Order: sequence, then structure tokens, then C-alpha cells
Amino acid sequence: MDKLLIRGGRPLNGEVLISGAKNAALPELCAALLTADTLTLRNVPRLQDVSTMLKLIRNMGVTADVQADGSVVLNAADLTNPEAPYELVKTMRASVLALGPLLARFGHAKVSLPGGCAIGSRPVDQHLKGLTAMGADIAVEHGYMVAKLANGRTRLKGARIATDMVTVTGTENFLMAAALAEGETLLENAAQEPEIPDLAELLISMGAKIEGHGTSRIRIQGVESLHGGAHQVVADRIETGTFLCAVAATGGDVFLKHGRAEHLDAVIDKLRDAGATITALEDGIRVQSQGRLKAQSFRTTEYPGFPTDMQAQFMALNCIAHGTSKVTETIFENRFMHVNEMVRLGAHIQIDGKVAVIEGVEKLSGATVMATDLRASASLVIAGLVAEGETLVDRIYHLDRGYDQMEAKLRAIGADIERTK
Ligand SMILES: CC(=O)N[C@H]1[C@@H](OP(=O)(O)OP(=O)(O)OC[C@H]2O[C@@H](n3ccc(=O)[nH]c3=O)[C@H](O)[C@@H]2O)O[C@H](CO)[C@@H](O)[C@@H]1O
Ligand SMILES: C=C(OP(=O)(O)O)C(=O)O
Repeated sequence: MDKLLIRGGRPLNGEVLISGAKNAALPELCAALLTADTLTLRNVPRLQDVSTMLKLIRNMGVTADVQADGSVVLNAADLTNPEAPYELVKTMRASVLALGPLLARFGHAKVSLPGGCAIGSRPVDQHLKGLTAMGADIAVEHGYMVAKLANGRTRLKGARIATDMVTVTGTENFLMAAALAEGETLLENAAQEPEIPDLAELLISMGAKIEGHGTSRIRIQGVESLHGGAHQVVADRIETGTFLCAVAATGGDVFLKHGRAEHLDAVIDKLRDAGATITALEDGIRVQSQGRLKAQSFRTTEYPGFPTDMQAQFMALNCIAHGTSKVTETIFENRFMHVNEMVRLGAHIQIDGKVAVIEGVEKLSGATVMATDLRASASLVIAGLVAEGETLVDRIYHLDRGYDQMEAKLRAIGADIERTK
């Protein structure tokens, strides 16, 4: 199993090219299921979840050609097997994004239930509730969601869907399903994460009629069919935020090319309050940092609030900052698994339910630590970059799920980091 060996204590300087967003590329690959025409996605990140999604849709009968420049050319004209098997779904929750498009285009689908994962139980009840309101009949059998159109219908029908909580992939499933449904769908309480308008723009370029994306109320007029198109995947705001935190923690001066500051307001505000200098430039973000920063308290919430996907990485920074901070995780019930590993590196952290209290220490000391989920892995890499001596981060298959060549990018800006077996 691959591990990362980090010798900490070096500042980071130079330029990093930010990749396309994992959480935009995954639904956008599923959007190819909505049409028999060719769809080209540019700027698709090279990471494990994208490989898994390609495997999943190829298994359905979709052709997907990955080009040298990072584009993927997709065609679902000959899709014969609208099914997402457990073996693939279990490694990637985003597989649930196949359900809406398959149901909308073929009228039936069989998608494995994703099950729980390290960060929480993550049910899909809201996806089922919304698609049922659109005229789907969904039974859960032998661990699968077996979906068809109810009452001899030939298409899904538009509906008003108000989810009990804001759900990102739920909103994406409804957007894709509603694009091909009969009549109007109104999504209330819709997610506003930048990946949602990015998906909506792709669907619009394929002929969908969507208004209000980027707000909590999205209106979709269904059309009979969608055509192909080409789309550039938006820059990954979580990869950008991860590098911002890494440089803020180690010190240095780095330009994050293609990073979008306007997608990271909550994180950037906290980094500025901590003492880092962040400058939004024309095609990226410059981060400069020196000396020990000031610890910052924050609460994770839906966009535009502080993202849960940045909680662990910012906590790494708080571990070595001046002062005591309080981090509250409100989205997932079990997203503090990095804490015990950070404590092994010398951090002072106490957890009480949804709240972690971090008392900043002057230095961390390298040790062997275990990655438990994607962003926890990234936070341990940041902690390793500032720790004295060697840190070995084990189980980095979690990191590979969602970061495009993270260690190569870090090495290029001066980190002493290598992959070992
Ligand atoms: C592939 C992708 O884009 N993943 C992101 C997406 O995950 P994902 O879309 O799975 O997360 P959701 O926004 O759906 O989850 C938000 C909360 O709602 C709950 N919930 C959700 C749906 C449902 O049917 N029932 C239910 O109870 C979840 O358990 C969680 O507590 O948004 C999360 C929150 O920003 C991010 O951490 C993930 O990186
Ligand atoms: C939790 C994440 O991803 P996923 O929803 O794919 O598990 C993440 O990107 O941090």
C-alpha cells in the first residue's frame, strides 16, 4: 500500500497549477448519460474517483476516450446496461449521480446503495424522495435502488422538490433528471456550491432550460432530448484551499494558477484573519505567509459558508498557530478522524461532540500516521510539511481518490515528499 514520506520544515515557493474539480467532473461525467450525442469535458482531473466513474459508465456501454490534454470524449449512444454495481459504487459515493440521468433517459435504472462511509452515514433518502415526486417508482432490493417510471409513464414529470436539508449530489441528481422531464421542476433549498452552477451551465450548453442555478431556488423546464457539447470543468476550490492552507502553515510565497478566489471567500477570510496575505489575481491566487499565524475558530456550513471539505486542512494550520480555536463540524457526524492522528504528531486537540478545541503548539514532531478519509489525508500531509523530522502518511489511497498528483505539485514548490510502498 502506498505511503507518503515527508521531511517537514521547508517553506513552499513557486507556482501550482490547480486541476479541474473532482466534485464537478463526477456529475458532469454522469451528464453524458443524458444524451446519445458526443460530450467533451475539458480539464478533467486525473484522480482515482474519475477513473472509477469512467469504469462505471464504460461498464454501462458508454465510450469514454481520455485525451493527452486532460479532455474526456464521451458517448452514451449505445448504453445497454443502465446499472451501477456494488463493487464500483462502494469505493465512490458519487456513483449515486448515475441514478437521475439513467432514469430520465431510459426510464429505468439499477444503482447500488452507497452504504455508509468514514465521515458519516450519508443516507440518500432525499434523492429517493425527490425522484419519487418526479414520477419514479424506486424499490430497495438486495442492496440496490431499483428504479422505474410509475404508472406506465414514458418520462419523468416535473415537480416541486423541497429537500429536508441542503444536499449537493441530491441537487445535481434532480437537475439532471429534471432536464429531461415533462414540464417544470422547482428545486427549493437547492445547494449553491460552485459545482452546481458549473453542472447547470454544462446542461444548458446541451439544450437544457435552467434558471436560478447558484441560488437556493432553481427552475428547470424539461426538454424532450439533449444534444452533445463541450465544457471546461471549473477549477477545484478544495484543492486550491488545501494548497492555501499548506503554504499558510509552512510559510512561503506561491501562485495557485487557475484557483478561483471568489469560490473560497469563507476560507480566505479566515486565512487573512490568521495573518496570511492572499491576493486574488487575474488567473489565480497568490498566497504569502511568514512566521506563526493566529488560530481561527470556524463552523462548517453549506456554501457560501466554510466548507466541510476544508475543515481538516484548516485544523492542521490551527494546530501550530498562536492561541486556542474552536472548530465546529455541522455537516457530517464523524468528520474528526484526523484528530487522533494529529495528536500523534504532538497537536493538542479535544473533541466534544461536533466541536474540536485546538490549543496551538509551537511545533509538531514527525511520526507515522494513518489517513482515514480524503480530506483527513490532506490535513495529515499539511501537518507533516510543518512537523520536525519525518512523517509517514499511510493509506494514501484515500488521498489519491481526490487529488491530482498532490505530491508532485508539492515537490515542485519545495516540499521534501516522496511516495513509498
Ligand atoms: C461528490 C461530491 O460532490 N461530494 C460532496 C458532496 O457530498 P454529498 O452530496 O454526498 O453531501 P450532501 O450535501 O448530500 O450531504 C449534506 C448532509 O445531508 C445529509 N443527507 C444528504 C442526502 C440525503 O439524501 N440525506 C441526507 O441525510 C448528509 O448525510 C449530510 O449530513 O457535498 C458534501 C457537502 O458539501 C461534500 O463534503 C462532498 O465532498
Ligand atoms: C467527502 C468528499 O467526497 P465524496 O463525497 O466523494 O466522498 C470530499 O470531496 O471531501
